[in-house]
Amino acid sequence: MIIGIAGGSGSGKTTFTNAIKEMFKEDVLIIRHDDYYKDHSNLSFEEKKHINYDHPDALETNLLVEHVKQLKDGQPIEKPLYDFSTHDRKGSEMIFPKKIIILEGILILESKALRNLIDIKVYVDAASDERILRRILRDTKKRGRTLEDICDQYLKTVRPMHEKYVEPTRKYADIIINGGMNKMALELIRTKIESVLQEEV
Ligand SMILES: Nc1ncnc2c1ncn2[C@@H]1O[C@H](COP(=O)(O)OP(=O)(O)O)[C@@H](O)[C@H]1O
Ligand SMILES: O=c1ccn([C@@H]2O[C@H](COP(=O)(O)O)[C@@H](O)[C@H]2O)c(=O)[nH]1
Repeated sequence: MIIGIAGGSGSGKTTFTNAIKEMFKEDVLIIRHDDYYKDHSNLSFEEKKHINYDHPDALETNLLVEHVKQLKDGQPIEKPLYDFSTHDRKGSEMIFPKKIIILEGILILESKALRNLIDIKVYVDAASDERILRRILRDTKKRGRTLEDICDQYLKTVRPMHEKYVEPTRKYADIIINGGMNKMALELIRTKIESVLQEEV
């Protein structure tokens, strides 16, 4: 079963995904769309800072679609790895299929080809002021960004692309949840995953 978890930057997608992983541990495979950002290692850091990372073209979604198909067919994939602090691809890792696969990312419901492979589509909703405040705290601590860069990027690309490409995908969601620390939503997903895992036994 493939679960897609979308929502704006800072909405709580990773928090929600990690909570599912914590429950099911090795039974669940997480694939983050972020790992499929295109490589820009030929550019300087200053040039890379100005790329629009919130446009669908910034991601190699075709490769993700192929990888999801392979995993569904029971085949392993060579998944790219991405380093946010340098905006670069950092090698790859071998990933083996699992019965429950979670795809997570701001634009995970944007591509029709990808949507067609997803069984449960979740959109994590959160107010834009909460999202930017969380992003500031996270990106200064974990992604090596300055406050000035975060504000500049938010106004130039993150907010307009959210309005144009991310927010409209909520219409495709089966479930829209209020934030990533949503215990009731977690319970619903837990029940569904448990039933799928039991089918196998
Ligand atoms: N409901 C919440 N209340 C407080 N902090 C939260 C909440 N949800 C997420 N966070 C924090 O906000 C930051 C962004 O959340 P994250 O799950 O990484 O969002 P996303 O993956 O959607 O960008 C993280 O540091 C996380 O710990
Ligand atoms: O090199 C990069 C790649 C992406 N970003 C930003 O990341 C977010 C998506 O990640 P979330 O965990 O959902 O916040 C996206 O809004 C991009 O702007 C980046 O800054 N640099």
